[in-house]
Amino acid sequence: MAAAPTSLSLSSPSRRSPALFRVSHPQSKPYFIRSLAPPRRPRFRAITASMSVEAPEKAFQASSLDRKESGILHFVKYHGLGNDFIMVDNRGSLEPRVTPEQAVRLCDRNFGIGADGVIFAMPGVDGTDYSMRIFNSDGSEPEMCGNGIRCFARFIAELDKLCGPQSFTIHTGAGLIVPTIQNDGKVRVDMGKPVLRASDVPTKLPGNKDGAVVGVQLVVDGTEWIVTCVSMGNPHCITFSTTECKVLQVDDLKLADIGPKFEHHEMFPSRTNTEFVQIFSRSHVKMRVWERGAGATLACGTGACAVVVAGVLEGHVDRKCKVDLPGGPLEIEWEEGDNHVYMTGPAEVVFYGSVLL
Ligand SMILES: N[C@@H](CCC[C@H](N)C(=O)O)C(=O)O
Repeated sequence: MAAAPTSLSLSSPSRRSPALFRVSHPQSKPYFIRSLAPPRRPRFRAITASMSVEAPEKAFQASSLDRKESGILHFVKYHGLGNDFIMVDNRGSLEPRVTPEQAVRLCDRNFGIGADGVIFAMPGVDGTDYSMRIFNSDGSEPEMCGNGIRCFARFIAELDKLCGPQSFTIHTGAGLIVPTIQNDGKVRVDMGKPVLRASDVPTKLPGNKDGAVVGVQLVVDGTEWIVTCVSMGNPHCITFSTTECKVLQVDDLKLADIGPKFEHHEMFPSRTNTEFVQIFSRSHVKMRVWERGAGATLACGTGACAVVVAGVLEGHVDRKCKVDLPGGPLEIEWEEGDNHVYMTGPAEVVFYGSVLL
């Protein structure tokens, strides 16, 4: 069903307290959103959800908010090609403000805000500008998130009121990651070096090429898949073909059936993300992803990077390649000189909000 147009009715917020608005959605309880932006710069142009925004009701007094303030989480929902995240300003502490159990509830698409994960913007460590942590929608904590780090860069720029091109050093579970906001608003990310040694991915599949698992057979659900395993900080299993089918037709896959069987396969001791890839040319592929801890998502940044690395190792694609995902394309480049993978793509605000934890 097409989204109903967002209607805005905003009163002038006072200078002392941030703007607070009641959000009604036909299928959920009302909740309140507030602008994190300066009062004179409303950010609601970016609201795309099917909901209406009304001026605060008289019945809702600031004092009632204050009493509950300790249990309120302010957030900004972002997405990168439809891979969506609840972004939390956690710059005051290295302890996440949300528990994994709360993250599961917040990510629920029926009973919560709805997202693929919750991302925390934290103080930097070891000389970095910031640290990023993330909980998947099942409450597990991955090492890295490619779409998430593009959202992270835009979120930080918003919090710090930075305009124009910006670069940040971010400490993640996958080490140092450097996103750069470009003039066009897209974010180019230095995703670092891919990890290929089987035991480091990790996978129990035996390495067949300098310790890496490249184009080996893996039986899943009775089919012999040809897989390559790559870690971009988090584990990925990439498949372009089966022994029966040389070029996958990814639209035909029953992702919800086959995805979990890869994710929980005994060959992946830390579970795995899985990318199913259809090759169009040496510089253009299309993928669908089943994410560890989040299921089928519209995009996966680390996955797209892993796909290009795997495609180069298997000899299917060049080092610079466009990857189409259900939510849109990402530009990926695996540079020969520094062995780093670079990812370029968008990151957008969806809405601002507050919830009771
Ligand atoms: N969507 C992300 C990856 C998020 C983490 C993943 N689910 C995992 O558990 O490794 C991306 O854009 O990279």
